[in-house]
Amino acid sequence: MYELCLMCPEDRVESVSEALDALDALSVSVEDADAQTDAEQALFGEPGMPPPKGGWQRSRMVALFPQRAAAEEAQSLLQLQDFFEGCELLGIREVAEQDWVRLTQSQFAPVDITPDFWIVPTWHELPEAATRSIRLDPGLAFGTGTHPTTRMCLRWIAQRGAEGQDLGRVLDYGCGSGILAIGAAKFGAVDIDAVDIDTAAVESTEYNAQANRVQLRAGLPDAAQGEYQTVLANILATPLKVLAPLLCAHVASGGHLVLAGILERQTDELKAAYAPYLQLEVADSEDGWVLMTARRAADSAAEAGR
Ligand SMILES: C[S@@+](CC[C@H](N)C(=O)[O-])C[C@H]1O[C@@H](n2cnc3c(N)ncnc32)[C@H](O)[C@@H]1O
Repeated sequence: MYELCLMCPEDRVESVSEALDALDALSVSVEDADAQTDAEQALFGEPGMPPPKGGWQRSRMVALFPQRAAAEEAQSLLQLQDFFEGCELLGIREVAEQDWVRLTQSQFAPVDITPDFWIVPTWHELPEAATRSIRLDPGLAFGTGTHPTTRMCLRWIAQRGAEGQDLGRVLDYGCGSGILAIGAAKFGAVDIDAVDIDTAAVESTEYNAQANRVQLRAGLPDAAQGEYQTVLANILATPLKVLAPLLCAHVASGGHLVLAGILERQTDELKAAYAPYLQLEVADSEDGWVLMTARRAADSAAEAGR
């Protein structure tokens, strides 16, 4: 395999990327050329919305080709194009043959959520300390347990479990890999709905639930019906604000709402969006992300009937 490396200004990334695709590149990756420096730019895209920008101010692009001749041809053809003005060729280099499966696997180690609750890829032995675990491999859907937002939700679930609190009926809204729904099942929940707008996530949740031998219903968002004692939603701030009335309507009397995918600087806007329905508070934080939770006041009539 051979890598053709380029540097492109932001407004050229899309055209160059499309051209590389048309020139039969096996893959094209785009990274911030200023990553790990003071000039690094964070680009956060919200699901269902166009990305905030097509690329970084200075984007480093790498296209993979099966043969050197193909990489050289792409290099020559690109230089002749009008849209290549302002771009720079960094060269072609051979990529050493590797055991890619092993390399990918080596990047996913077991993750501890609490000292005894772990997320463990299937190719790893269970750590001795893991008295409770989720077996999960990286796949198409988000949620391997390495992201702070997922970890905080799982910690919240584990803490309720450790306190002997019943999670009751659970809704995992934006389930991705199903990791939160499966986590809830591992802490005793038996009536669980896991929904997502992405059908690949729904399939992934079903697969992972089976692999972990837990029962849940996975489906598209319409499958969420009625009230739940625990509503978990790890999405992102903008969709969470849009979803405020819908998510709050699903929270039962005395039930909990747990939201993640929110940056520290977004807490006030989230509080304001949810204020007509529930009072959100910051319950946890990690790496600039916060977990926000709210509890619906218990309706005494509903409680007595339970
Ligand atoms: C950050 S991932 C979270 C996955 C997993 N729950 C976790 O905690 O790791 C967000 C998921 O929400 C889904 N999503 C985004 N917008 C949504 C919406 N409006 N309704 C339902 N799901 C949505 C995405 O498809 C994605 O799978």
